[in-house]
Amino acid sequence: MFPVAVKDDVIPLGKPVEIRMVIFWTQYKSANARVNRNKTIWGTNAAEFEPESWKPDAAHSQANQSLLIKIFNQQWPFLLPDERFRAQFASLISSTDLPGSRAASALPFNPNRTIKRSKIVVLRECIRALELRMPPLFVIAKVYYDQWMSALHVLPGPPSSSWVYGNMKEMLEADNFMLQDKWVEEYGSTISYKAYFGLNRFYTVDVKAISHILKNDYIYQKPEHARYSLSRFLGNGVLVVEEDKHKQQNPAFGPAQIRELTEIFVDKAIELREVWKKEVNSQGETGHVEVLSWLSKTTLDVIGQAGFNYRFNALTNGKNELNDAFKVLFQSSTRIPLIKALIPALRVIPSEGDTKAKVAMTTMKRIANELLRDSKMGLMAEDNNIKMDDYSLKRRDLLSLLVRANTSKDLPAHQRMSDEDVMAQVPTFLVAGHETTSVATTWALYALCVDIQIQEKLREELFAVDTENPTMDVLNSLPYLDAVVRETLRVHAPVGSSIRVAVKDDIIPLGKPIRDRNGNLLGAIHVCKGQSILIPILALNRDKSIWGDDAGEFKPERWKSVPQSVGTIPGVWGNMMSFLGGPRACIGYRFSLVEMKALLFTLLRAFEFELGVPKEDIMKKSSLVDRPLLKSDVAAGNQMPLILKPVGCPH
Ligand code: HEM
Repeated sequence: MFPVAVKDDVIPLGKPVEIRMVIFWTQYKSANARVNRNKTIWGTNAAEFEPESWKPDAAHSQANQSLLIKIFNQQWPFLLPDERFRAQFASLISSTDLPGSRAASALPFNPNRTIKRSKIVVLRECIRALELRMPPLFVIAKVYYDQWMSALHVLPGPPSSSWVYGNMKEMLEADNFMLQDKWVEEYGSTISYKAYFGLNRFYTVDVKAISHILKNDYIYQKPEHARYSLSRFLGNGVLVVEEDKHKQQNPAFGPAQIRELTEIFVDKAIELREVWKKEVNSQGETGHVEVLSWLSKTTLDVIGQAGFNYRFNALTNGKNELNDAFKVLFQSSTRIPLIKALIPALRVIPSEGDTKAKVAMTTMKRIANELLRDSKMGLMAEDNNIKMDDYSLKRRDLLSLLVRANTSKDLPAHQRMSDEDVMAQVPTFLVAGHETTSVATTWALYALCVDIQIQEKLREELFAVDTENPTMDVLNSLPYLDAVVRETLRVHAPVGSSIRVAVKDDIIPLGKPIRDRNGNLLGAIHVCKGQSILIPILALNRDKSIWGDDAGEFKPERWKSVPQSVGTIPGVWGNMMSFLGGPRACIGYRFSLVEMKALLFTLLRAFEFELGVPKEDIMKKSSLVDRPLLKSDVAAGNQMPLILKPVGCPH
């Protein structure tokens, strides 16, 4: 057996020729033998074992040396007097890693690069010189050099429409991720497009590649600028921490815990039903209701109570200290200028609203502290069978589960979270578990309005249940409700995409090999440290090659028998990407599935729903979560106007 390096590495050996022999021998025998023996890359003797061919090409070195001297004398004369640079320069000239060696051409697996090798070496040395003389310029130059050298540079993809925005502007303006779908149709399953300032971004709907990225969460992490924006108010919550800290925090909310919370979901759904009944009654036989904002209030109340035993009372009076603080912090974090998020050095400059945010943060911390204290006291009272007025209920909220798990005697001290980290889960649950579920339920109602037959079929199933307070098991036993929820989360996934950045060089394997711009067949993509990657959620959920030609349509019936190919999608739930997959998948998916079912169960049994505006007027806009907007009134903000008509449930 011969070892294969799965990451770039440096093998420290004494004699250079031995190194080359080792490298060649391992590559020669490796699983990638087809690439390693490709005659276009390695020459006609590719299949022969010839360590000698790894020697530097003297003619090339000579040409390179004179080119370097010329460039530095003419364009960079100020660099040569530097003692350290002279040493580097001398070592470069005598280096064995010069054009002509097999190693230089082999790394990017791109034969056409070899033509430009002299220029590349010169460029690389210019950058190295910058590192010595002008460190900030070096950082920028290095980023662009890495981009230019990266395999992504030659991947197919759309042309950039602006140097500053790349393809980002058109992506943000496009409706519902349609642009990415179009790119995949035009350029193939694995492409590269331009993000801000001409930087490449990797995009693939290749399930093998996505699975590799999601599994390797220590290599593919959330971008620093996104974590910075979120951590301003989430602190060290599970959403923003990485590596071992994340492992330490990751709580598992299993079916047993969610079963206990179902009562809260149903109670809140009934409360919303009553609010809507009043609103409709005040208008006549039918009533116009903007359902998105009401569902958002409902899910806020739910996450408050089920998440950390806190009453927001958003459905009844709307004013609440924690909610106000949270809104200020959320706004201040989403309004951080991009340039400040991208360049850490600029973060010391105060931003508009910083003072307000500081006050809000103090409020948030105080309330989180009180909630944690209450939770600890409640658990203590429960353990000692003490009945106290405030703590007479069994603690079943997510925060208390976390506190209980964290204080368990079986947990070694070094694995325990600090109080501060536990408190950070309060805003984390708010961010992650509030709007996601309300938006998903809104899209479910929309889909049921677009196809009235589906709505009627679902209502028929729900009418057959003889209680208005179903348990989790009753809700989960309703097959058509389950199919409608699945189909909603597939077609209208609230989070349409996510982003990761490689923190190390890596090789991403492809299930479907692709041809790069130079016509080479690639079975894997070499990504460099710092490379950002867009994770497609919606695109994989409605990929025609996986789901069939009707992938874009809302058809709950498809869940009776889905194609076998959907089993390849690396999602944590339902063979779809809506809750992502791998170690960084959503921890609240069971929570939101039952919450959505409780809401649809209660609301469909009470009302018939109809769109309040023509279907064509409704569009989707992404800002973390994909919310509905009216094309005719974008300025009015997110909304979903529906017409509600009360119906009588037989039970
Ligand atoms: C329909 C509802 C929901 C959807 C579609 C959804 C979707 C997602 C997605 C796509 C991610 C991964 C984000 C990324 O890495 O970029 C995520 C993470 C997360 N979700 Fe959810 N979520 C939902 C509901 C909830 C609920 C109700 C909770 C809490 C009670 C929750 C808690 C979390 C947390 C804590 C994370 C971070 C996990 C980590 O980074 O390890 N989510 N969710």
